[in-house]
Amino acid sequence: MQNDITFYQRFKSDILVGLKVITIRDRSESHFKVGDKLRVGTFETDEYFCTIKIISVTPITLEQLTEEHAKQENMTLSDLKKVISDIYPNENHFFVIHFSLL
Ligand SMILES: CC(=O)Nc1cc[nH]c(=O)n1
Repeated sequence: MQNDITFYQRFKSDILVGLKVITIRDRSESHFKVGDKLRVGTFETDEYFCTIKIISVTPITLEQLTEEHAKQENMTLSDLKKVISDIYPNENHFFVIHFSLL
């Protein structure tokens, strides 16, 4: 069966133990709806590793990211801003996708 969303392998362990409960994506991955159940795979190999349920999808800019978002990503705020800027160069409009592990 196909996966619905992928995460870099380096995030997998944090997701599986509940330390990472949000993901910040651009508009191309903002179509998920509250209650959707998504199969999750690794970006590198598309190997399935868990299923998540969408709690909320909220628009945000890079400047609006807070310490709370960083905590939900299990990172410092400066690391989070760098990670997002590295993944999405020249983009400022994002969506915070809050999820729970099923
Ligand atoms: C594959 C991929 O884009 N992964 C991302 C992007 C942003 N946040 C995140 O947690 N994972």
